[in-house]
Order: sequence, then structure tokens, then C-alpha cells
Amino acid sequence: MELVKQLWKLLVSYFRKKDFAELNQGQLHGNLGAIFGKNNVFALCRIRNIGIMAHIDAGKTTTTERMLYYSGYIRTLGDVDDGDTVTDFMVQERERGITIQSAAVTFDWKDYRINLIDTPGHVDFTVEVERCLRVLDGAVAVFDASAGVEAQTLTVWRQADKHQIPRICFLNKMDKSRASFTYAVESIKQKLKTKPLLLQLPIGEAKTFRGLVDVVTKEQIIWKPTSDLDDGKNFEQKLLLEADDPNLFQEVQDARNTLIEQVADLDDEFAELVLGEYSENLDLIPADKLQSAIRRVTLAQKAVPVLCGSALKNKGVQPLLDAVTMYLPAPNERSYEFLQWYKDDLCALAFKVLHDKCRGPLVFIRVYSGSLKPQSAVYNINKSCTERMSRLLLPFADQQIEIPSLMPGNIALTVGLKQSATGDTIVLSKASAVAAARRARRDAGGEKRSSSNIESLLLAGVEIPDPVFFCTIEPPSMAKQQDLDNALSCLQREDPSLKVKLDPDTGQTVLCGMGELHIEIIHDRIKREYGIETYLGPLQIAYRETIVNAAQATDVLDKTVGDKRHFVTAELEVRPRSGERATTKPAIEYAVGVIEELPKEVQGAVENGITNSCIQGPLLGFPVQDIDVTVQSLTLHPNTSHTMLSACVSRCMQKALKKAGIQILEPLMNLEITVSEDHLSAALADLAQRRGNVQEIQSRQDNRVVVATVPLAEMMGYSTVLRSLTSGSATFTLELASYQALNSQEQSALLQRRMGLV
Ligand SMILES: Nc1nc2c(ncn2[C@@H]2O[C@H](COP(=O)(O)OP(=O)(O)OP(=O)(O)O)[C@@H](O)[C@H]2O)c(=O)[nH]1
Repeated sequence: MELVKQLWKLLVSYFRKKDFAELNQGQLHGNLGAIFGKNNVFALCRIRNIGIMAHIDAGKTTTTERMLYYSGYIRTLGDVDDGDTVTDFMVQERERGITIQSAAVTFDWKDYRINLIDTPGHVDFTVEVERCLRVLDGAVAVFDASAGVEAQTLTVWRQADKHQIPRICFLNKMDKSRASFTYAVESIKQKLKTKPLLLQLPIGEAKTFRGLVDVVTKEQIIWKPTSDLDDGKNFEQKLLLEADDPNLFQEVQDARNTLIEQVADLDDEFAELVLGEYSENLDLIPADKLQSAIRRVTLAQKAVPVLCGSALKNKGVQPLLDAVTMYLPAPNERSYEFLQWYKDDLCALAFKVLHDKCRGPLVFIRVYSGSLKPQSAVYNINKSCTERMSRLLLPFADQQIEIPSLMPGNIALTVGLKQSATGDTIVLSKASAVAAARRARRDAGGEKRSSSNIESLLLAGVEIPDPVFFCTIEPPSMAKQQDLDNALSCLQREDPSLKVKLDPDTGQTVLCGMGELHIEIIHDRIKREYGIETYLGPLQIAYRETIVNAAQATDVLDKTVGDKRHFVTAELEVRPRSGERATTKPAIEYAVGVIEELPKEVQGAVENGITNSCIQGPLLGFPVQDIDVTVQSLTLHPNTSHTMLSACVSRCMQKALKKAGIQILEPLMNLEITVSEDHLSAALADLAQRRGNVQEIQSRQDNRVVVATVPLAEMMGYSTVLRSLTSGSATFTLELASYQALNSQEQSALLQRRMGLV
């Protein structure tokens, strides 16, 4: 029997893949043609730019796939486990069943144009999530209904808070045996500190989950599997009557009253209705009035609508799409201060770069005002350069269709921009940027333009956290070094969280990344996409250095090059800084009398020298963090070049840092392990051996969640160990918490290891 089942699964999977291959070749293009054939210009109020975000494996890609299917843009349902979804199109994504890079798709749902971005859930790709959130107007947060809020949910939720993005919650996986609507809602309330508005109640849970009731309209939706195809298109929608199910009817009645109360508390306009016209009978409040009020509180981010379903079992996705159009904002409902300065001129943000072998860099752009046309020149404010764009493409995962223009509120791909990178602001022309700057100055009351004023003309970029892992990367032969450098520079433009540098001692190329998986994927991409078989050195931890005491140093440089004498004397003081957020940017000040005499360019050269010496600390060459520097005195010969000045200051800094005593800091990680009760003690015992510090053990349904901190150095290859300790049942997330000082024994052991003595 088991064998027959396996064979059947194989057959289904084969035909799905076959369908998908055919779909890629023909059907998809047909559908894209259909989009293009239609009126491609949507009124702003009918556009939704949304993202799908969640903890790893919550079901983002599966939900996206269903959205594409129900909107008619694909005719066969893909499956993450079969590696044939539309948005996970990278080979690595299909092989591993995870999303690595965000994919943008454009589709229409009931007269609305939806630009949707499926984002990765793995913590190593958090930067990818953030740069997409930057251009979105709204987001759907997907939850595994059996797990509620998980570690990475918190991270992406905070990112969405930072960009003030209105959200809808979708409790997915309601079919799972441990799914619990009540538990998931409670965890949203407790952990995300938000007000969930229950817009639906599930009918059945786990195996019995078969539909839901819309609390606003009191309609029940029951999915009816047909014998041949259970794709979720067949459902019955009708008013729930007391006779159908008296208990459920009462539950819905209570839920609607609670919802009305909640919304009335948050929205004055609705409160007036509740207290006035409908005070006698809340039942009479029309659904559309309640929906409008829910929309207002969602847009104001005072509360979050909650829906539920099972994407895998094809239930609940159509109502979710309705909710996206109904409750998430249109581009013109978001306020952006900078738009007033550009008037109707083009203002757009480049938020992602892809490298295409034939077409070169493809830059994803979101237009905020004005419009963009192919074959036009645009001005990049960040790079201060004019670039020519040749074509405009509408993205559909890994395929695109050419479009004649891009209107405000929309997202598209541009071909031909060579300089633009993630986070750059693109405007019509230099003159337009100057005019916008003038208007901004006028609005600021005619003040002289300060640098922060200029920054407000630029759309905010994305903060890239420092990498925690690094390793050397070697080409197979010296002849391939140039190809490797090219590949790395293309990959870096695509992925700002990847850092590449040269080891000054060995001359080797060093890759720095956000985690083991990140570096593994980059290595794999270099092989597959650029055809270079590279060798990675052992993965190493990116430590930091700091100082323990205050110290002073002086340095003199006296060099004659040709007929020019370069003469500098510098005296610096360094002090440890405490209390503030860890930063590798030194705080620089000048002793009385020094700054008045320094021209601006000289000051720039001094600060360059100080900052550069903090990039590589004196002990092990790691970045130096948390120091204050005072320039006590500085004398220089008028002929001295800025390079010589910086070099002298840098040398003086190194002396002062050495005198101050160097302390090595190691990355300390927040670790969250979800493990069954049976394997809890094994996981804890292992953690104790890794210098782990358990802070809390929570219960999550039948599982336990261990919240701990642990040094990153102890976590190499942890996934394999945890898998074998828990028979593959546990999962974990790891995220940088802070940097902590090594004790003297650990520090000397590390020094010896780095010097190759042990
Ligand atoms: N039981 C059940 N499984 C689901 C459901 N939705 C998704 N899954 C499964 O959960 C796993 C992860 O699904 P994905 O859609 O890849 O999740 P994701 O959030 O996109 O994952 P990442 O992008 O890697 O973070 C796959 O094995 C899916 O088949 C659901 O509604 N019910």
C-alpha cells in the first residue's frame, strides 16, 4: 500500500513539473500578454503594493502561489516541496525549498492591480526583506497557526513598524494538527503588542478545518472539494443562520460585537455611528460602514485585521486577496514629505538590482511621483550622475514584459542603468533635483541647507548590519581571479549585505556575510551563475576590538618627496566609550584652539586617518568599536599633502590604541530553539557546553521554546548537531544581539589560534 502511495506521489510530482515546464514556455507568456493587452493604467486608488513577510516556513511562497492561481495568472498550482513555485525561481530556492531573494510579481484581482513581493523568512536574508519593505505600502504577515509569533516574525514586524507599514495578519496552516486560532491570536496580542481585529472565525480546526465565517458580513464560506480537482476554487458562500449551527452563530455574534467595540474605540467617526444612529441595535450597522472604519484604523496602524486559512489546502486565500484590496492602502494614501518638493516631476527609488547575463544590471524601481518612459535620461541624486534607461519591464518572478511607461505608485524593472544601486533616489534631471532642493529650503524657512536637509531629498536607504562571518575565497587559478572579481562585484550590487575585501597581509579575497547559509548560497551562485569553481577557506567569526583605558600618543612625519616637504606632528587621545549602541564610527572632537585653525579639507583628512585606523584594529585587524578620540594638537607644513596627513594621523591612532590596551569582543547571538518536550533536556545540555545562557523556556502548544544567548563562535555547524540530537524535530533561529568581551584566557587562546600557534 505504502509503495502504491509513493508511486502515486511520484507521478503527481512528475506531471506537476511537466506542466510547470510547459507553463514556463507558453502559458505564462500568454498570461503576461493578457496583462499587457489590457488597459495597463490603473487609477492610483486601485493599486496595492504589498509584501508578504513572515518567519521561515510560515507559508509565504505557498500563499503567493495561490494568489497567482486564483487571480488567473498561472493555471497550475506549484508546490514549494516539489520545487515548482513561480516566485522561488532560483535553483537554490527550488532545491532547498526556501526563499532567498524577494521576487516581485504583478497581477490583477477584481479591478485592482497588485504588485506583490514575496520576501525571504530566513534571518540571513533580513536585509532583503528590509529593502523591499522600504517600497511597499502594505504587508501581509503570514503566521503558522500552530506556532503563533516566532523569532523572525518579531524581526520583520519591527522592520515594518520602522517603515510604518499597515499590515494584515494571515493565520496560515489551520489544517495542521496543532493549529489553534485562539493561541495564535493571543500570541499576536502578547508578543507583537498590537490590537488584533478578528475579521474571520474558522469553521473547524486542524483536520476538520473546512471554512470560515466573515465576522463583518456574517457570511460563511465553506470549501467543497470536487472529486477530480481540489484547488479551492469551489466554495459555497452564504449567510450563516442560527439554524445552521447555533453555537457558531452565537460565537460570530459575540465576535462582531467585540469587533464593533474595538473599532469604535479607535475611530471617532465610527464611534459616532455606534453611539447615535445604531445605538439601539448594533446588528443593523451596515457591513460597508464597518469595513470603512476597519480600513481607517488599519491605515492609521492602530490595529491589525486578522484572517485565517490554509494555503496548502487551498482555503482562505481568496478572502485574503479581498482583504488586501479592502484594507491595505493605495499608494496615494501614504504620505511622503518629499513629494511636495518634486511637484509632478519624477521621483523614484531603486530598491533592488539583478544581474542579467545578456541585459546587464536590471534595477527595480518604485515610482513615487511623475512618470518614467523607456529611452529617457534620469538623474541619480546619490551618485550625482545622469544615466540613460533603455527599457521598462513589468516583473513576473523571473520573467518580464516590456511596458511603454511607468506611472506613480507602480513598481517595474529598468534596463540600462549602469550606476544605480539599491537605495538610490532617481529623479527627472539635475535641474529638477536643484528645484526640489530650493523648495525644501523654502519650506524649512529659508535656512541655509544643512546636510540633513539634503538627506531629506533622498529616499531613505536601508541600514545594512555588519557581517558576522567571513572566509577567504580563492579562484581555481590566478587566471580566473579577474572573473571572480567581476562575479563578486555583480553579486555585491545585487546584495548589499555581502561585503568583499582584500586581506592586507595575504592579498586574498575575503567574503563577509550575514550567516553560514548566506555565504554558502553566494559560493553556490558563483559556481552556477558565473561558472567559477571557487574554494572557500574555513568560516571565521568577525570579532571586534575595543580599548580598556584612555591613552595619548604623538607621531611625527617628516618626508621630502621631490622638492616638496611633508611635515606633520599629531597628538591624539583615545578613550573607551560606554553606554551607547555599539558603533565602529569613532566620535571625534578637537581640543580648544585646534579646530579654529583647520581648513575644512585638512579636517577631512585628519578624520579620514582616524576612521581608517578604526577599520582594522591593532591586535587582530578587526574593526574597533566604541571609542572617543580627541585631537589634542596638530601642526603641519603648508606643503603637506592630505594623504601624508591622513597617514600620520592613522599611525598616531594605532600607537594610542595599542597603549590603551586592546580588548577583543565576540558576537553574542540571540538563539531561539523550538523543541519537543522529549528532546528539551538534550538541547539544553548541548547549549550548556556552548557557553549558552538560557534566559527563558516558554511553552508553544506542545513544544518548548528555549530563549538563550550564545557566542557565535560556539555555533558553527549547529544545525547538524541539533538535527541529530532531536531527530530533526527542532528548529532554531540565530540573530546578532551584541558584542561581548572575551575573558583573558579566551582572548589569549584566540590570539594563539590566529597566529597559528595551536
Ligand atoms: N500543513 C500546511 N503546510 C503548509 C501550508 N502552507 C505552506 N505549508 C508548507 O510549509 C512549508 C513552507 O512553505 P513555504 O510556502 O515555502 O513557506 P515560506 O514562508 O515561503 O518559506 P521561506 O520563504 O523559506 O521562509 C512547505 O513545506 C509547505 O508545503 C499550509 O497551509 N498547511
